[in-house]
Amino acid sequence: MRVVRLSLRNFRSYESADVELGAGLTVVTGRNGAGKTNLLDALYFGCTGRSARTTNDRELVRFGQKVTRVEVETEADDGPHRLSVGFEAGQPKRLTADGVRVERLLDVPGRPLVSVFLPDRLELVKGTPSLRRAHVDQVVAALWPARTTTRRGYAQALAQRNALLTRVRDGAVSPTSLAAWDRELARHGIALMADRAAAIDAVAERFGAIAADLGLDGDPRVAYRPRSKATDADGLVAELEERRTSDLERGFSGHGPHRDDLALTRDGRELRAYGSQGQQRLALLALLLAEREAIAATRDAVPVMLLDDVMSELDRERRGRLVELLRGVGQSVVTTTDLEHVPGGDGADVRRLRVEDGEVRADDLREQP
Ligand SMILES: Nc1ncnc2c1ncn2[C@@H]1O[C@H](COP(=O)(O)OP(=O)(O)OP(=O)(O)O)[C@@H](O)[C@H]1O
Repeated sequence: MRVVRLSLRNFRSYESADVELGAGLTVVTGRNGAGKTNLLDALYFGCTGRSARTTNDRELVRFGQKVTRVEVETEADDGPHRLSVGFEAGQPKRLTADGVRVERLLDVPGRPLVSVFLPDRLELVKGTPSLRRAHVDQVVAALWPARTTTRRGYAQALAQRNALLTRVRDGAVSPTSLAAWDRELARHGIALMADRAAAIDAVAERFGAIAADLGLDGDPRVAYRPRSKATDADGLVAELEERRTSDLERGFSGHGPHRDDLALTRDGRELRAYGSQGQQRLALLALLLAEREAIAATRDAVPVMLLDDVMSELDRERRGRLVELLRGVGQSVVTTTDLEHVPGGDGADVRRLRVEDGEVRADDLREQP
């Protein structure tokens, strides 16, 4: 499956654009502020129904307009498909797959997977554990779509147990009723921990190799850091029982996989706390590339990689390595202010697009003087 075309109307800085993507690497060039990131975000929006930059969809509508609309055409083994997202302030978002309305694009079978590297995404390395947990769960979903039910089951059991904790604390029900929910939470919790561990297991070795390849020294590693030490449901039940008094005082469950984290380290130290901005960027890039490789090895799907302005911060050698990695498999779209920053960017197998004056044009080097 590959993304063939992106069409947009009144999306951010664009009145309209109709863009054909390359089968492999697509390079988008343009000056600062030209609209390169907006183009990547439009592609992300068209594939997922969400922006990669904002949770406020109103920001996506071109100034002075009411409605934005993005369409993505894909080509799969069974033929062409079309996804569309329409948004108008105050209205429910209108999502369609092959012309049929859907609730969520994320649930559409065979929809393109996308992985995006934007400067804001450094928060994944630097920010709170909740961002990393959500990310690991997305990787689980991308690797094994059927396992999304595990996380949902855990979230429901957690909400039920928390509700019960406050009722027990208030004396409305007997503490003995908690035992059943401890078991339920533990059952889902152990399954969720197993999924997360398996996902990171599939990514970890690749991460080390790619990070080193991109020049991140100091034995870079990624590791799953579960809060619980339990190896089975009985063990997790025992841990929950130990903490029951403090849980009752607080009125919520303080222990379990909803407190897990993911550790990105160099020489055993967390990049979150000790890494330079450059090291954090390389680690994030390596993580996304490692996940992409793991997904490609597990499923018949390679996420489309969207990389915003990643080249300017790499030296020539690392740029070369990154381009090699990107050219290896699947589709990727890279933005840059300068085509010179993409080694091999002038190659015949690279699709070049230029953003200028609010428009996107195919950048055919042969036509240039
Ligand atoms: N809703 C909107 N309507 C119209 N223009 C918008 C909207 N949102 C953002 N813009 C404009 O989009 C431009 C920024 O585009 P974008 O971030 O894609 O640039 P870029 O090419 O990635 O730049 P850089 O190289 O500096 O990262 C700004 O000029 C901004 O005013």
